[in-house]
Formats: sequence, C-alpha cells, structure tokens
Amino acid sequence: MSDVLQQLDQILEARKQASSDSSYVASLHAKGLNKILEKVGEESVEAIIAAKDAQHSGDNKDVIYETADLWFHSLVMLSHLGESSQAVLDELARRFDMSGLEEKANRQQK
Ligand SMILES: N=c1c2ncn([C@@H]3O[C@H](COP(=O)(O)OP(=O)(O)OP(=O)(O)O)[C@@H](O)[C@H]3O)c2ncn1[C@@H]1O[C@H](COP(=O)(O)O)[C@@H](O)[C@H]1O
Repeated sequence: MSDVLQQLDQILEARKQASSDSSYVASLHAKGLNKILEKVGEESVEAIIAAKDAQHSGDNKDVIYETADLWFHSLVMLSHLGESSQAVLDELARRFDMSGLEEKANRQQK
C-alpha cells in the first residue's frame, strides 16, 4: 500500500479526537457526513473543470491539484464512515484479473 495513503489514513483517524479550532479534518468530522459529502461534490466539479481546462491549455498542474483535493475529501468521507483507503485498494486489487467489461457484466447480474 502507498505510504502516503497509509500515513494519511493514520492522520485522519487521529484527527477524530482533535479540536475543530486546530484541525480542518476535525472540523469536517464535527460538521458531519452531509458537509463532507458537500465537499466531495464540490471537489469533483472542480476536478472536472480543471480537466476540461487542461485539455485546452495542455497544462495539467491544476487538474493534479484538484484531484488531490478530491482524493483527500473522499478519504475523509471513508474515515467518517469507519473505513480506510485499504478497503478501496483491496477492491481495486480484486479487479486486476477482470476486464472492465467483465466487471460491468458481473455488476448487472447482482
Ligand atoms: N491533504 C490535506 C488537504 N487537502 C486539502 N485540504 C483542505 O481542504 C480545503 C479545500 O477546500 P476549499 O478549497 O473549498 O477550502 P475552504 O474554502 O476553506 O472550505 P469551506 O470553508 O468552503 O468548507 C482547504 O481548507 C484545504 O486546506 C487539506 N487539509 C488537510 N490535508 C491533510 O490532512 C492533514 C490534517 O489536516 P488538519 O486536520 O487541518 O490538521 C494535513 O496535515 C494534510 O496532510
């Protein structure tokens, strides 16, 4: 597993006990799931806009920055729900031996 994701998981877990005055993550946990989901939605839109802009400008700097914001807020969402990035990495690893089309067909059978 990526060291960065593992470190971030640990920081996010520790921030559940921190004060909202000193920690942005603690302030999100205190505001609750709806606020966290609002941020995930906002950051998704910002990443999409940055990707469209990058297509025209050829400069990927902003799309990387906005995608980092999106990943970060998605990790806060998982942490709030008692999950970590490991569960998502496990799910992605499970899909290694499956083509996207096969995976989609399996979903439709569920
Ligand atoms: N990776 C991040 C990270 N990425 C983005 N952000 C914050 O996410 C916010 C992005 O949202 P916006 O641009 O909409 O900012 P905003 O206007 O302040 O947000 P709102 O008031 O609208 O909710 C900014 O406040 C960023 O600072 C992050 N905040 C924290 N981390 C990591 O989390 C750790 C713990 O952070 P604290 O809990 O603040 O100590 C840090 O050490 C970092 O490793």
